[in-house]
Amino acid sequence: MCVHANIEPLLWESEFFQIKSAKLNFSPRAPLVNSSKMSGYRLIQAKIPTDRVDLSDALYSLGFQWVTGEVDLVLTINMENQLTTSRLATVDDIPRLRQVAAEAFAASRFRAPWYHPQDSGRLYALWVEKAVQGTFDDQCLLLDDAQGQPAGFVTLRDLKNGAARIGLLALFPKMAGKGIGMQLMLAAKKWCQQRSLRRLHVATQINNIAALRLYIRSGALIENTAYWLYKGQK
Ligand SMILES: CC(=O)SCCNC(=O)CCNC(=O)[C@H](O)C(C)(C)COP(=O)(O)OP(=O)(O)OC[C@H]1O[C@@H](n2cnc3c(N)ncnc32)[C@H](O)[C@@H]1OP(=O)(O)O
Ligand SMILES: Cc1cn([C@H]2C[C@H](O)[C@@H](COP(=O)(O)OP(=O)(O)O[C@H]3O[C@H](C)[C@H](N)[C@H](O)[C@H]3O)O2)c(=O)[nH]c1=O
Repeated sequence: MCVHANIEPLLWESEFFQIKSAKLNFSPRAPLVNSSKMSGYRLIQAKIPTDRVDLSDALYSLGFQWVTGEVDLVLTINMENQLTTSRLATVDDIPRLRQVAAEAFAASRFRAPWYHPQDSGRLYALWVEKAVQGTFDDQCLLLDDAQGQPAGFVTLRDLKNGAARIGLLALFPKMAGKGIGMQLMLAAKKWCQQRSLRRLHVATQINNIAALRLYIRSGALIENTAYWLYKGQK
C-alpha cells in the first residue's frame, strides 16, 4: 500500500530537542511519501488511528517503528457545584513543579532510542513552567494536602470552542492512594464550570492504567485511540 501525506516540519520540537523532526499529515490528495522525501529529517513522526492496519503495514515497510499508543478521552461538564479546593500555582511553585513534572511522565513518546533519556523530563518541566506563566497551557492548579503540602497539579487550556484540555496532571511523590487524582479531576471540572466550558478533553498513553482508571472513574468516555510510529535516521 502507498502512503499519501504531507511532511510537516516540527519547528518547535526540532529546536527544543536539537533533532530535525517532521510529522506526516495523511490525506488522499497529498503526494506519495518515499524515503528520499523523508531523508532531510532525523526523525519523522506519524500518528494513526488504531484501526488503520493498512496504514501501519505501509509505514512499517517504509522503516517506521511502533512507539506507543494514545487514548483520547472526553468528559461532559455538568453545571452542578464541584466541591473541591485548589489554588493557582505561582512563580514560587515553579522549581518544585518542574522537579515533579520532570519525573512524572516517564512513559511518554519522547523516549529512547529516538530521544535522549533526559529529553522527556526537560519537555514536561518546561510545559508545567509555561502553564504557570500562561504561555503554553493557560493555568496550573495546585492541590494541597491536609497539612498544606502540595499534593498534585493539573494544567489546563481553554480550546476556545466550548471545551478545555488537560495538558499535564500528576501527583507529587508519596501522594498515591489518597484520592488526590480524583480531587485534581474535580478541580479541573470546576475550572471548566467557572468558564462555562461543557467538555474537558484529556489524553494519555495506552499503558498508563492508573491514569485511564482515574479518568474513567471521573466520568470520561474514550473518544479515539491512536498509535505513534517514528522513523529515525542517522
Ligand atoms: C494528561 C496527563 O498528564 S496523562 C498522565 C497522567 N499522569 C501521570 O501518569 C503521572 C504519574 N502518575 C500519577 O501521578 C498518578 O498515578 C495518577 C495521577 C495517574 C493517578 O492518581 P490517583 O488516581 O490519585 O492514584 P492513587 O494511587 O492515589 O489511587 C489509586 C487507587 O487508590 C484508590 N484510593 C486510595 N485511597 C483513596 C482515597 N482516600 N480516596 C479515594 N480513592 C482512594 C483510588 O480510588 C484508586 O483506585 P483504583 O486503583 O481502583 O482506580
Ligand atoms: C512545552 C511545549 C510543547 N510544545 C509542543 C511539543 C509537541 O509537539 C506538542 C505536545 O504534543 P503532545 O502530542 O500533546 O505531547 P505528548 O505526547 O507529550 O502528550 C501526551 O502525553 C502527556 C504525558 C500528557 N498526558 C498530554 O496531555 C498528552 O497529550 O507541543 C510546544 O510547541 N511548545 C511548548 O512550550
